[in-house]
Amino acid sequence: MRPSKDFFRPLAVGAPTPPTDIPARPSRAIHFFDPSNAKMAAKIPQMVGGVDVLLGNLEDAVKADNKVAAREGLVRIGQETEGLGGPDSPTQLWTRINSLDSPWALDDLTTLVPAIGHKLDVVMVPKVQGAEDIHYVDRLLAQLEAKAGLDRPILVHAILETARGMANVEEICGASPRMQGLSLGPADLAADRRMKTTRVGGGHPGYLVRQDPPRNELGVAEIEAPRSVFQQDLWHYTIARMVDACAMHGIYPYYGPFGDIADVVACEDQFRNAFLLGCVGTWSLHPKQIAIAHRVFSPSVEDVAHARRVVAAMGDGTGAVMLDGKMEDDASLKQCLVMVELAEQLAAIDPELAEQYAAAGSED
Ligand SMILES: CC(C)(COP(=O)(O)OP(=O)(O)OC[C@H]1O[C@@H](n2cnc3c(N)ncnc32)[C@H](O)[C@@H]1OP(=O)(O)O)[C@@H](O)C(=O)NCCC(=O)NCCSC(=O)C[C@H](O)C(=O)O
Ligand SMILES: [Mg+2]
Repeated sequence: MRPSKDFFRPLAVGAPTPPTDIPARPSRAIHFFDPSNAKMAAKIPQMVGGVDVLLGNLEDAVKADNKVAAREGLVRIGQETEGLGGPDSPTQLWTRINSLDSPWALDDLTTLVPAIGHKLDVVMVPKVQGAEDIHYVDRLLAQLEAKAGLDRPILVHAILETARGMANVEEICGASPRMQGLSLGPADLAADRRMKTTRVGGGHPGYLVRQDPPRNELGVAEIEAPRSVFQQDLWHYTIARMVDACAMHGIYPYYGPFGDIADVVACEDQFRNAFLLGCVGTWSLHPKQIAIAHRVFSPSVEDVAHARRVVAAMGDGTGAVMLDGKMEDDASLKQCLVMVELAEQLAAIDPELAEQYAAAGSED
């Protein structure tokens, strides 16, 4: 549907003009921390430059008694941490506010925007049900930005964690030019859908497909015989829907939390599934998940080298060529350009990757 002529106009007099395109800033890991937790807060300054996004979490996982301390802690961190947040920082500053029906959400926004709005890149809104939730936040942000004299609009990110939110995913993505992206909230979504998993993200051994039974000489199925089982991804449908809705609106899809902090192997698998399906990043709940996310959401040196070879071989980008026994054409060139463009964006902020990708190019 064509947006109205007012879609890109500020929603309050004096508010900055909303963006027509959402910039592709690297956000492989959105690292959650509780600003009311002194130990975590103390680690934040040294994490700047080492993670794509630092997110001060005010919602679930922050105790009700600590909500005000978390909000004030985030203001302090935003004001005092050198190099954190803003358009030129290597580490963006995001927050997850409390849900819109909670007693805290309004104060979250009215406190944060005047105090650290110039550093705040993205506001993550939990439990978004439909476009109406985004419209509310959109107008309020515009009013607060105007009052604070901000010259850059704060972007909005929605978490999909209700069945209604999922059913409305396309309208949520298109509800405002501020919409930056979507994340999956697998724990809340599982509860809302009455799914029977108690895990925070990841797979489930009961969600499987079993190999057909062998048949005996009479052609009778031996259902008790040992058979392979293949565990399936509980989140495949949801992530794929999110990816399509985001791609359609030019915004970015993310996986969400992986709660089994100790199982770094399964965490990497879940992140990689999301990367392969089109997500650009994920959440990190513990410092050890940052390196996993950065690794998984950066294309491999081999993939970048291959993509560059296809781009070079395709010349003007039309027709078909053979490379290593495989057909490449206009469509596979587009796939390769996705890889090359992502590598360039990441190389611009990560000198180590820049070196690896440069070496990958020079071997050919
Ligand atoms: C998961 C944790 C509770 C684990 O904490 P802890 O037991 O303290 O871990 P460690 O002892 O291994 O920690 C080692 C040191 O690292 C610091 N630490 C831990 N986590 C972080 C962090 N996220 N950022 C910065 N620093 C961190 C510890 O303080 C230790 O420090 P020191 O003692 O000085 O060495 C904890 O990691 C945690 O609370 N993580 C964040 C959890 C969170 O944000 N949850 C909300 C997002 S998921 C969600 O909401 C569900 C979703 O919405 C859905 O619906 O699906
Ligand atoms: Mg949640």
